[in-house]
Amino acid sequence: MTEAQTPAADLASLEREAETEARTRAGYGADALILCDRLVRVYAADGVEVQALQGLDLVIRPGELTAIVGASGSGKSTLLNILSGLDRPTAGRARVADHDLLTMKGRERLRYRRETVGFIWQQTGRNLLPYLDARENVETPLRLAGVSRSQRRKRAAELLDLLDIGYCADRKPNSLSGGEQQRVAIGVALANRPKVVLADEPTGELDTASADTVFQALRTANDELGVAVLVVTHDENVSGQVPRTVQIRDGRTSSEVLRTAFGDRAKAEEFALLDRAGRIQLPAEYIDALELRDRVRLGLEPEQITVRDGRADGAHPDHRDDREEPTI
Ligand SMILES: Nc1ncnc2c1ncn2[C@@H]1O[C@H](COP(=O)(O)OP(=O)(O)OP(=O)(O)O)[C@@H](O)[C@H]1O
Repeated sequence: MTEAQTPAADLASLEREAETEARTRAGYGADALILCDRLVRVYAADGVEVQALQGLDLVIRPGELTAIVGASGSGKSTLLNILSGLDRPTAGRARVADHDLLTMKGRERLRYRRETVGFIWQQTGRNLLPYLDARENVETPLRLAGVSRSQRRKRAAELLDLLDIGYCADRKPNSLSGGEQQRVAIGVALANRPKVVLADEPTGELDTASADTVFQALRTANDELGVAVLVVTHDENVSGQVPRTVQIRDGRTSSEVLRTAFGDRAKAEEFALLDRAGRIQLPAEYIDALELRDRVRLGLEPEQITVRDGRADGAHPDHRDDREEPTI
């Protein structure tokens, strides 16, 4: 049927659906500090397109401490680069505090990067100016923001003490250990009182003991200053110590683990993420276990939805009755 032939009643119902959709989208993540809504980032290099983010949804609330994990190439750094204001999304929505990361330009982008977010790279050498000592490094973003000399000194001293590296104040990066450099980098990131600190594998180059001090420093920043922390990590020790770990798979958030207790009495539960279009990603091991392919049968039961092999009459050649069906 052409558009001209569409009955008025159908048009009215389409309009109603569009209105509902618009309302839902407007309400989505209303209380979020970070909101990614169907975020897409496509890189085009040498005529080849790479879809690094493929409609990623993510909501982070003020003061949350969250780890982002995922296989190499799943899109973690792409997400962090967008949230830090270094890169721009191709489509979708990305908002941090009151900044729209798609439309943000020039001056606003600069102010955003100075005042709203702090960033820590994996490579220790990338975070600090080598010719300045630790205190001067922490003072640098304050100087750029026009803070007076006495206030800069005070803030830098407070932050170095908070992060347990007051003793490093007069030392240049080349006389600091990797862990100390990363803690100074956290001080630099916190200097202008950002709303969120983003860290891309901050412990990736460190031994376990140093990695632990760096993670503790991030946790202190989160606890004492209330700043939200989003940390990309491959380090299970780090992801096991945060209340929320979000897994990215193929450019989308696919599952998350929520932890309510740590240490000996650790309590964690893993959830698959249901996006607003109703999509979920089944874990690869579930798909492999039942050799699911192409089509599946869904069944709605009083308290669960079942997913079954969808081939032919449902009787997979290797089907064994004792195999468990994944339930979503
Ligand atoms: N500048 C770029 N140009 C082209 N492709 C890119 C660019 N940056 C990233 N990609 C591609 O986008 C995808 C996601 O990359 P990204 O670096 O975000 O993954 P990641 O999860 O951080 O990986 P890793 O854990 O290895 O750091 C990959 O396929 C990568 O090759």
